[in-house]
Amino acid sequence: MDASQKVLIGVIGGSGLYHLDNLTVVEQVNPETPWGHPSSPITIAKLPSGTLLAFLARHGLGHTIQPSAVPSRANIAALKSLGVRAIVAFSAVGSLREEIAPGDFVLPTQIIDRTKGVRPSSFFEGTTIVAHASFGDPFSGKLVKWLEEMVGKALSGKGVSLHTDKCIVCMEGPQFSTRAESLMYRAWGGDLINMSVLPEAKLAREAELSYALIATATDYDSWRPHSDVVTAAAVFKTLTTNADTSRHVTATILDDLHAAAEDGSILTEEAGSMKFSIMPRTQHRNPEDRKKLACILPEYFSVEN
Ligand SMILES: CSC[C@H]1O[C@H](OP(=O)(O)O)[C@H](O)[C@@H]1O
Ligand SMILES: Nc1ncnc2[nH]cnc12
Repeated sequence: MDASQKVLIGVIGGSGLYHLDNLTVVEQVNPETPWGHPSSPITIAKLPSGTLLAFLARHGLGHTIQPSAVPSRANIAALKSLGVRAIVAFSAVGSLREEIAPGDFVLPTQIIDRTKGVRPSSFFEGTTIVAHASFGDPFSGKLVKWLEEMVGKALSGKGVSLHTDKCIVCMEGPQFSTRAESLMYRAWGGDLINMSVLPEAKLAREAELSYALIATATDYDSWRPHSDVVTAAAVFKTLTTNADTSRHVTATILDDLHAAAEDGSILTEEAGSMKFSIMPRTQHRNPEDRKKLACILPEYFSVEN
């Protein structure tokens, strides 16, 4: 790989999306981070224009990793170690709203956490350094706005609707929700449900990376009184079409996204956001912990700082 070329954009593929189209593979890397190896080797590839990107399959290339066991810390740390600054993550989701039909694409702006505390969800966990990242707006506002326009354009004429400004519930799984839970999430204001956006989005924030989710609806979950509850078979029916549409979207937007990341127009919010999140008394304590955290936040934890 030409060292002058930067890999600024990372794409995380979810269920059904294990590769992208129209790419020339440059190399596959499997970096060991202080949090282990990523879910799968990361493909560094070139778009036809020569723009580089990094692609990672969240559940592994053979979909062997359960949602609760996805090594999200290693995934985010590995992408950051490659120079990635903005992540576009794809996810197959259930719809909690009639107007969001299977096959539709959605850009959520809020998350309700219904994971059960079994997923390591902070890079600071297990260290002596205490930090509290802001997460009130869990996705990168500028990146989401940018995607709203560009994904909207990419989908026009494709017969696929794009919904924006929605709230996604992240549940533990692997079983789907009960009808009662599904109704409760609607009453809470949830519009979508998946098992994967957390802790991924939290970790991207701690690593000061821009992060947005392109949610692809596969089913109506289990809230509709006169319909069958969601089954894996129902999800699989829509996964392939959604993955094809996702590949069309990435092929259409990634060059422009790289350019927007390079000129800084979508990256201004997260860079520097952890500076005042680290409790000052803990920051200088333990050299081993500092070394570990330097892998995601070199600005604050490298030896010179
Ligand atoms: C295959 S249905 C449940 C599974 O699908 C979603 O995965 P991903 O977000 O990686 O596309 C959902 O979050 C569950 O993990
Ligand atoms: N109904 C659902 N619940 C949780 N995760 C999902 N992924 C796709 N459909 C889902």
